[in-house]
Amino acid sequence: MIELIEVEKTYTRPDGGTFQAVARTTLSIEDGEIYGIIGRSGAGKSTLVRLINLLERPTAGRVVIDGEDVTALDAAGLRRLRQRVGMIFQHFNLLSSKTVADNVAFPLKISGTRSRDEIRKRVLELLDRVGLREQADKYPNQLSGGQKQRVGIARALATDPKILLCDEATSALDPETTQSVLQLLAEINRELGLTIVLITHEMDVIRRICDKVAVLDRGQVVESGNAADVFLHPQHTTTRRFVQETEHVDENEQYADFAQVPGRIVRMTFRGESTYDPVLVQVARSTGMDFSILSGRIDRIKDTPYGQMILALSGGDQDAALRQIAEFGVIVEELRA
Ligand SMILES: Nc1ncnc2c1ncn2[C@@H]1O[C@H](COP(=O)(O)OP(=O)(O)OP(=O)(O)O)[C@@H](O)[C@H]1O
Repeated sequence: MIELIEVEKTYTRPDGGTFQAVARTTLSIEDGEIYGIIGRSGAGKSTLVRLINLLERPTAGRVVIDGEDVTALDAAGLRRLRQRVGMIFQHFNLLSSKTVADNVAFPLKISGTRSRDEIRKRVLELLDRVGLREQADKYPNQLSGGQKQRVGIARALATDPKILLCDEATSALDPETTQSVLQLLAEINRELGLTIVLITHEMDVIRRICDKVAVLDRGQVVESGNAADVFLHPQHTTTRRFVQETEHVDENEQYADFAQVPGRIVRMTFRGESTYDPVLVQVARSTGMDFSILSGRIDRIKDTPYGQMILALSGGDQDAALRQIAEFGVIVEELRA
């Protein structure tokens, strides 16, 4: 659905200096996916996502949307593109002098293809979808942050886009409201088959709803792939830091604590339905191995349950135990032999 082919973006500053915000990047996003791009402030996330709808023109490379090269579109072509690619923003960008219904109607009015009655009907449908029909005649400043973002979502969906871009869409919201907006995005993705690209600086947002993720660091994609793979087995230091933050773990502190524990230390990652199987206890019983749990977590990455724990092993036939555990599809990593 979206292909960025060797895109680059270099800004020219007023003093004539240049700054490369996005280094040569190739990304492919499939139809119907929720694709997250995570990075720190200044990593180039906004620039990268704005290259998709050509709010920023790439300095090099090509952007292909649904099979069409859109890189060199003229103004009319860009208007058509933006009807196929909706966008929502961190600070909602609503028109404060217009009602909720008029904000949602705005893209329909400028596209000029529907009658007043058709627009009214469509607006009410959209407000129903985001749970705001009762608020149709209110003004944005009478709404909460979460409601404002729902208006933003309804407005972005007005022209029936195939793609929804979300630029830090939950960053201005409290955790509970974030949750409900993410649920709404997941529902829209499921029910309308919309492809969603979201950028965030929070791994938790990725963990809740993304199928795939790309980690951006100083304009470069340093790691990308299936969200569960990247989250459970982060390779790059930047990714590892994001994961540790969301799990509230400091790897250095944790390793310092392990120094006080005797024996072999391993990390086990259970994924999918095996998460709920009593694998560990069964194997420990049959091999005479003892273990103590130093840390552990059972949770979900989107729809995949997982468990990850760090264990200290003692006694019994540990090699046989670890072999048997691995045969159940559990990934075993030795942290200290
Ligand atoms: N129009 C511009 N001219 C010059 N430099 C720019 C321009 N827009 C962005 N930059 C610079 O490009 C870099 C990447 O910016 P971008 O907004 O894409 O990052 P980001 O990851 O979205 O960060 P944030 O979350 O803080 O917005 C930053 O260093 C920024 O200062």
